[in-house]
Amino acid sequence: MRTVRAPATSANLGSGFDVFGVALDRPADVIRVERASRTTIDVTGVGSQYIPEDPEKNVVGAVAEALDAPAHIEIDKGVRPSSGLGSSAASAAGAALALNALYGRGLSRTELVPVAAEGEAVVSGEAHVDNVAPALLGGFTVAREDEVTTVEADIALVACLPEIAVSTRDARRVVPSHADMEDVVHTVGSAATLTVGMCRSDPELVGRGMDERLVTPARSELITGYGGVRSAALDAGATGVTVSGAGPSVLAACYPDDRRRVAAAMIDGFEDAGVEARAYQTRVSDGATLF
Ligand SMILES: Nc1ncnc2c1ncn2[C@@H]1O[C@H](COP(=O)(O)OP(=O)(O)O)[C@@H](O)[C@H]1O
Ligand SMILES: N[C@@H](CCOP(=O)(O)O)C(=O)O
Repeated sequence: MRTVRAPATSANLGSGFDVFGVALDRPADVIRVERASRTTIDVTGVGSQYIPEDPEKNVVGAVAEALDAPAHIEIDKGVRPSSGLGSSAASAAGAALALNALYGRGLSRTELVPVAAEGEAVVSGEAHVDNVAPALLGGFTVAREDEVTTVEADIALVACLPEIAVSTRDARRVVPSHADMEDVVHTVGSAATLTVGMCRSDPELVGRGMDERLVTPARSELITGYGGVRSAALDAGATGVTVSGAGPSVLAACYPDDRRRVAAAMIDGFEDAGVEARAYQTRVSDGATLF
């Protein structure tokens, strides 16, 4: 038997749509795998009632198939599905690392990124790697078509998860297919600023670099209360606020000493819009841990 703790992740960070991602130190899924003649899956934990146990429909089934590693797979969900916190990616990355060890496949974490992305294709229709890369490699990751670059960074974050669900598949439908050059230039500037901020572990630059006008405006309309939550977080000291992944979680960057205040302000902001929410006081962190 092998066990992996696989962290939540936040993709996009505003200016890096489908490119940027960070591993978070909480919440996380715990994946246990045991050799078997065919793959079976048990799911418990947060939101498990919404997650299929059929290997054809659960992301870990596709990962077991890709590694030719049939197993009994127990998933204890800490990352709520449809949260914008890489829930499906946590399971896919955790299963890839655990099954690789169980069957002695010898793949590196970098080589496991496309394997875990096979799982992502089951739920979103596309094998995007911007969540599985940080879940496996940790830190801040920059994913391009054929390479992933990682940077260790120490940035305090708050991820505020409201009691509403937005599926990644639905949120991809509202992404505009065209953009004005002025907005593209603005986004490139933000993405570069954010990257420098991560390299320097500078919360001011990371926060400013989250600003983006291409995808976030359309996506934020799917999140009841987004505008109020964003303003409340900024008033409480956040250096930048954006939609986490495809939403509905909202991500704020801040100084460590402001994290509690920012978290409380974001919960209150959602409450003002009649939405219950919980906030994770977190930070950019390591990738999955194999026990
Ligand atoms: N192991 C898994 N963990 C979480 N969700 C899963 C898993 N396997 C399949 N799913 C499905 O994936 C969808 C959630 O994925 P996604 O929308 O990408 O959420 P998130 O935004 O949190 O990553 C749900 O429909 C869920 O049923
Ligand atoms: N780049 C993807 C990221 C989806 O992240 P998730 O945590 O919401 O699954 C997108 O923005 O669609």
